[in-house]
Amino acid sequence: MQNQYVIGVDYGTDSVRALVVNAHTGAAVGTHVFEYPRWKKGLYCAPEISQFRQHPLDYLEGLEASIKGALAGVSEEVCQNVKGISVDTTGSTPVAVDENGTPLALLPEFSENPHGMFILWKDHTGNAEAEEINQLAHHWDVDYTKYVGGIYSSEWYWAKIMRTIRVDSQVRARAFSWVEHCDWISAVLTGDTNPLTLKRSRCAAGHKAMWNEEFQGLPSEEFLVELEPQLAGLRQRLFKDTYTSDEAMGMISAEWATKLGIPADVVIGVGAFDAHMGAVGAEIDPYTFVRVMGTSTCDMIIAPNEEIGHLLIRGICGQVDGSIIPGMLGMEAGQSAFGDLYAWFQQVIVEPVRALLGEEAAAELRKKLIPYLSEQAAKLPVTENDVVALDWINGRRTPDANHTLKATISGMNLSTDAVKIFKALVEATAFGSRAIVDRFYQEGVAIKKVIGIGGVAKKSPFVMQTLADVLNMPIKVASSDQACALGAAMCASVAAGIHPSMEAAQAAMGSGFDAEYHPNAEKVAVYQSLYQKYVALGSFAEKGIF
Ligand SMILES: Nc1ncnc2c1ncn2[C@@H]1O[C@H](COP(=O)(O)OP(=O)(O)O)[C@@H](O)[C@H]1O
Ligand SMILES: O=C(CO)[C@@H](O)[C@@H](O)COP(=O)(O)O
Repeated sequence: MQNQYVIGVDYGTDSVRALVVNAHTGAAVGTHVFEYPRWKKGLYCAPEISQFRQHPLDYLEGLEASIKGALAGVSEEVCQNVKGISVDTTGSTPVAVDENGTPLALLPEFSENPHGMFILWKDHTGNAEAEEINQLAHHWDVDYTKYVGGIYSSEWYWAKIMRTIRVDSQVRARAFSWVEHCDWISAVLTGDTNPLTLKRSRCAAGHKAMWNEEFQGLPSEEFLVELEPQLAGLRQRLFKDTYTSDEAMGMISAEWATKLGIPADVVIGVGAFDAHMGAVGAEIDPYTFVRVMGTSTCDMIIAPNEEIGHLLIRGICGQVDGSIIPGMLGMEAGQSAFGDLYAWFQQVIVEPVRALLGEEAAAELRKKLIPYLSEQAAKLPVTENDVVALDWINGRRTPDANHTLKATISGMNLSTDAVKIFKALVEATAFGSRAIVDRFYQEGVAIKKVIGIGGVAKKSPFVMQTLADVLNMPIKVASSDQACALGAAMCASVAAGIHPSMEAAQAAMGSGFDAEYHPNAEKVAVYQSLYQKYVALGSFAEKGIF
């Protein structure tokens, strides 16, 4: 049975990719990437207030185009032997839906209303609501934040729901339920989006919606109503049970099977977040720290429940039984901006060029700028007097979520140029990573090895070397360019019954590693002291000086 195939669909921040994989060897036989057209134009977003919305049509068009594109170059035999599809998405990226599970922005009256669209993970319009959740949870009988690091974040489900129903009474009146992106797309493929019965992801629910078996599900109705009276009644239209990604959500609908040209008995797996499926794709095993390094970072660790389950790890993005590998405690941390900090600096430089010299010059500069700055920055010595920056350009996700914090660049003089600033920004992202690693250690979670995946891990030896030097740890990079999609394909193979467990799927389908960065002893020592400056600068900034 060597001719069974599975498809992993990975929805990132800017684009969705589909990967067709041989379920026995892990060989990728087809792939296609689709960029969200409305998002690319900046529609429905307002970065100045941290509002980032995505239209469901971007996702639906992307679902069809990415899978069809990935199947376009493969034989009919491959198409006829597709057995399963699993989907990962960013998160927490929820949307208000009607009784049928249709996102409100797909209804004519809400088609241009950002509040009826998906609220992207990096939308921080719910900062005040997150703070209210924290205040109440910390004084309630049971602290519902205890399994999400003790601090609820504005990137998550409840803060986004509260904010939306407060600012838009029409959406509030029409919203029957709220569904995460990974749950909705998986349900769409089955043709049954009923919000009362669709299988909700354990990963999304546990890390972002304060779902836990100990609470018999979501936070209680009393808690939610105390938080916001307009939440009354919503809880019973959400969910009680959750499912891990080795399980099937259902069978593909006849409509989607025909549209994609694949068999009618393809199994659709339960969805999860990109980073979590990415960790599966990167062959995560206990105490390996998998970093998904792109626009943001998501840092994933698993450990046996019996070894770590008794700890309550402070300041991370949650500890959830089975969120990555069933039977293991999945832990998540991360940085809200990683590559986004470099992208911001690129934009600072490119935008005046575009305004003064036109699109063509700007496009050329955009292509060459980060590689050039990286090459030059790698040649600079590292000294204790270097510029030091904070990486909190989109707030701080971990340790201790606080999305009101801002970035800073300090210690400049007249010799400070773009290369030196870029070097400081890269170091700031590495220092932010070090703070996360330190927190895991402080909380009693060991890290035995580090694996990088994602765009930055693949594209930037400079960033990866800096990270190895700052962490003083070797870092391996997974071979697959699409580890998240590969992880989704592994999940699909288990949901479809081809492999008995995630571990078996990883062993059969893993892509291995193609680069390893080792710490440079000389730089390690200087970075120890620059890191102390980063910590001092951070505590200064946290006092609200900036
Ligand atoms: N050569 C490079 N060096 C460092 N960062 C880069 C480079 N090229 C792109 N990036 C960063 O990669 C990020 C995108 O990462 P990617 O993994 O492709 O996307 P996503 O996070 O949306 O899945 C951007 O923030 C960009 O700044
Ligand atoms: O926060 C999570 C998962 O919990 C991610 O979906 C989010 O950081 C998006 O990641 P990328 O866009 O892939 O960098």
